[in-house]
Amino acid sequence: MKTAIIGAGNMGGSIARGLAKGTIIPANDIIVSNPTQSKLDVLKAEFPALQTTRDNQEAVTGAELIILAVKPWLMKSVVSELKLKSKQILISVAAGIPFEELAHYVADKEMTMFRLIPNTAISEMESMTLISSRNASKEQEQLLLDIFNQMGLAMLIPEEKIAAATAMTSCGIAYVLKYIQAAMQAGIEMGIYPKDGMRMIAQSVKGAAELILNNDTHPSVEIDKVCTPGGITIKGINELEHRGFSSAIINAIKASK
Ligand SMILES: NC(=O)C1=CN([C@@H]2O[C@H](COP(=O)(O)OP(=O)(O)OC[C@H]3O[C@@H](n4cnc5c(N)ncnc54)[C@H](O)[C@@H]3O)[C@@H](O)[C@H]2O)C=CC1
Ligand SMILES: O=C(O)[C@@H]1CCC=N1
Repeated sequence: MKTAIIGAGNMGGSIARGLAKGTIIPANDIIVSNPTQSKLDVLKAEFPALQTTRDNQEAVTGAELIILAVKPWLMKSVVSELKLKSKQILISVAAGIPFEELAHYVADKEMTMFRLIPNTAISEMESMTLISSRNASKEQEQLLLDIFNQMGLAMLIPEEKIAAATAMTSCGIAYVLKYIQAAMQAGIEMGIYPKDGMRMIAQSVKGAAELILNNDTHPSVEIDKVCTPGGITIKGINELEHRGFSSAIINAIKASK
């Protein structure tokens, strides 16, 4: 299934890497387009079977799936310049651009479109990927779920929920990284070398996530298991609450919506 990726930046490049590592679309069916050659050269060096071009139209001609991974403010000019066929499937990664707006940029307003919001862990095949569809069949929705479930966890959600879910997951990965950074700072003050601390905290975060994902449990249940009555963890938990930790996270996610 020929797949074009327009834009080889953080997202487009990561999606290209994830797709090339996956089994659903062979690497030689993927063509990536970007105005600067250097990003394409890096991709090509990693995955020699990938095709690359600096010409967006060359990339989309004959492609069944077209993944648009340019900045939101470039979407209008990039999409409007493409000569698209009705049967092609357009997949926009741009945060904050609704289907209604995307439809203005294409000739066939009824063409099948998806909005796709991964996070940067897609390069590690560990993305949380949100998918919304417009004029798509059940088979097309399943195809997208199958492709992106290979790169982590993919979920189909209605478009009206995508902004909130983007703030929680795609922006949210940055908040989790911020926690890792802060915990490292605490460790450094207490004499733990940053590199050691980084691995310690990253594994702890991964472990917390695995507890939730593997056991379908709830954070409260898992926190309760850690907090020995009269022990040391509850002192930290109470300090977090005194300092407004939950409130800060809630406000950060709402601010990103
Ligand atoms: N960075 C992230 O974590 C996420 C980004 N997104 C969305 O992904 C899109 C891309 O964001 P990033 O990858 O972060 O930006 P980026 O700046 O890293 O990548 C954009 C790429 O598009 C290329 N480009 C510029 N003009 C072009 C043109 N006319 N034709 C083809 N390519 C062109 C640039 O050279 C660059 O390589 C945005 O719309 C953003 O909202 C969505 C979810 C997460
Ligand atoms: O910050 C942004 O606008 C992009 C979209 C979601 C994550 N990064």
